[in-house]
Amino acid sequence: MDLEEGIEKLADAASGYGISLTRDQAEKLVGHLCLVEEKNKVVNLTRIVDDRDALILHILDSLLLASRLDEAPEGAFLDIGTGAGYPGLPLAVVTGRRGVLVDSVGKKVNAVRGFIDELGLAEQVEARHVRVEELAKVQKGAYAAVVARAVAQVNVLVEYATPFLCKDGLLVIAKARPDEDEILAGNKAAAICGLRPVALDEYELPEGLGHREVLTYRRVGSPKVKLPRKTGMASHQPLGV
Ligand SMILES: C[S@@+](CC[C@H](N)C(=O)[O-])C[C@H]1O[C@@H](n2cnc3c(N)ncnc32)[C@H](O)[C@@H]1O
Repeated sequence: MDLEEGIEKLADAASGYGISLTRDQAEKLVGHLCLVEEKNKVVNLTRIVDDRDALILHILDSLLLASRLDEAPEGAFLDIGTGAGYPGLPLAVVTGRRGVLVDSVGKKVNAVRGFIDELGLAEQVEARHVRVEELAKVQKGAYAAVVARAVAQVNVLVEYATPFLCKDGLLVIAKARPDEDEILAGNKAAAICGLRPVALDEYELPEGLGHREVLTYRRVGSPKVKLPRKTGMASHQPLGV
């Protein structure tokens, strides 16, 4: 992708969603995507290979979580299942928050570490190779927010995120079009975990690239079950169903 062309197109698309980017931010965001596209030739990171689609489906899509992340208390955020760095890396760039990006696949984490170094973000962003259920045992209440995109059903993400969240911390999830049952199960899991749903924002991506829903939950109390449960329990015996 041509960097200058990408920066112009991204700034244009983002402004349609009330998101204004500085030159430095846009350069980092498009620079990240260029690195992802290059690395994708040797390590399978993404199926989206068209430049224009990737600007929207990776960068803009990630930025749709930024305004809710801004509402979290002061402090770092955690990106669960970051893949090639989405949405965590763009969110760190635009919010200025410290971000910890985790994934259970080592080659993806190694790639993301390379991107962080190349973009000069090593003091602000960290990538860790770990299953989220394992990390939860040692980082209780350590984050002001947890974000995730395309990782699991809402109820599973609610359970994954809860141990990490400080009081009033936010879970912000991007979903394509969750059905009523998924939302219902997510809200039931939230009630069990001490989280309260606070917002559901709906967006249409440009050029018919899809519908997005951003779900936000706030940690308001204590879980009624001991968390984290054993690794694998959240997805095999999910709460709220
Ligand atoms: C479909 S990909 C989405 C990647 C990225 N969030 C995005 O939107 O482009 C889901 C990612 O979550 C990771 N993942 C799934 N379960 C996980 C877990 N329990 N702990 C850490 N990472 C996990 C997978 O390895 C994979 O990279």
